Amino acid sequence: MDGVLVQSLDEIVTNNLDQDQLQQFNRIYYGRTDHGELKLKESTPSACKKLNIQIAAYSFDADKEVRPPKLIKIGLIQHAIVLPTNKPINEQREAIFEKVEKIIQIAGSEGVQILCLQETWYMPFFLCTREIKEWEDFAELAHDGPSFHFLSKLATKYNLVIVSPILEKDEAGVWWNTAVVIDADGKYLGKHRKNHLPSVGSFNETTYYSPGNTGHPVFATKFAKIAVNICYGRHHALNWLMFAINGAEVVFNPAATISKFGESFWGIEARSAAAANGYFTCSINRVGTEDFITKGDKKTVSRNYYGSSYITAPNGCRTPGLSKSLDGLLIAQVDLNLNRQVRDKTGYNLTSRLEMYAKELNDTLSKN
Ligand SMILES: NC(=O)NCCC(=O)O
Repeated sequence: MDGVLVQSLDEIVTNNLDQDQLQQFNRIYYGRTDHGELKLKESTPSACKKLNIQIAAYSFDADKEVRPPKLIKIGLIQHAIVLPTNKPINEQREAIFEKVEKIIQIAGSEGVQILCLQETWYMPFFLCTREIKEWEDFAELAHDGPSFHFLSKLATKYNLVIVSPILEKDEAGVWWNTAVVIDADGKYLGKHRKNHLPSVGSFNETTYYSPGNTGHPVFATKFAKIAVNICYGRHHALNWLMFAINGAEVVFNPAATISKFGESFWGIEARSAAAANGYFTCSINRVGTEDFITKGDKKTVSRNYYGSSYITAPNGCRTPGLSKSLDGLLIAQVDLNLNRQVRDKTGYNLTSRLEMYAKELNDTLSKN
């Protein structure tokens, strides 16, 4: 296992501080003064317990203003794979579908309106094996693959926008790491292909696909304008910036990341992106251990993911993270008016001096 701590920092803090200390901790560390826990339906905790899923729900309020509140409910799902990675691909995918459907059902019954799943959510993150052939049945068309059809039905049933990060295989047979956006009527709204690909340590994604060619799209869904910054893209400040420039109100960061790669800054990057860009960010990481035996040299490759999914508001306030090891559903009711209120207060937009950076970037690039 990569992580030494099995409990999350939040669990440790909550279990060891008294009420007063915890309040101070939340105020100073998370900036949590004006929002709290969101009430769930009476049946939800027991439904989650039955499925061994952690559930947590919070609200981020904005100041009262002339405009009515723009309340939306966001949901994030983190989950482990279900079957061993040497089982037939169809069976692996179906087992994950079955589990995730039950969690989506709970999200739907809680009135979640925009839901995001983790990076390549319906498969083990096999990219560490460097093998391709063995796994190709996990690759699918963005608007006509098994995961699209599965989620489209659920989107319609629950009036739910779903962000579905997949392994895409386009019509020409080329692979991409893609997030598909399905609107609340179940229709395909568009896709974003991962811009920045890791080629470091055991993350060898350039073996499989090219950097994305879709730029920084923002999707006007039924409930909000959203964008997706896929995993490794969170290390790139300009990636976050472009989604803000293009008008995103909420940016999702579906990930598959391990402790060795920077658990210490998992809680910082998306949080500071929210504060710097004046939008909500939503970070989702998978959980559990995934073991692979490579077909060629029969090497064992093992990965452990630390979960810790969380949501940050544009003023930098964030929720506690979900567990490091359990499947979980994190819900936040957010008032999108907070984006504009924070931007008005900070003046970051007015003082951004983008033209200065555009010129300096152009000058630098033209010299290389
Ligand atoms: N999936 C992915 O991009 N992982 C790279 C490691 C990281 O950036 O956390």
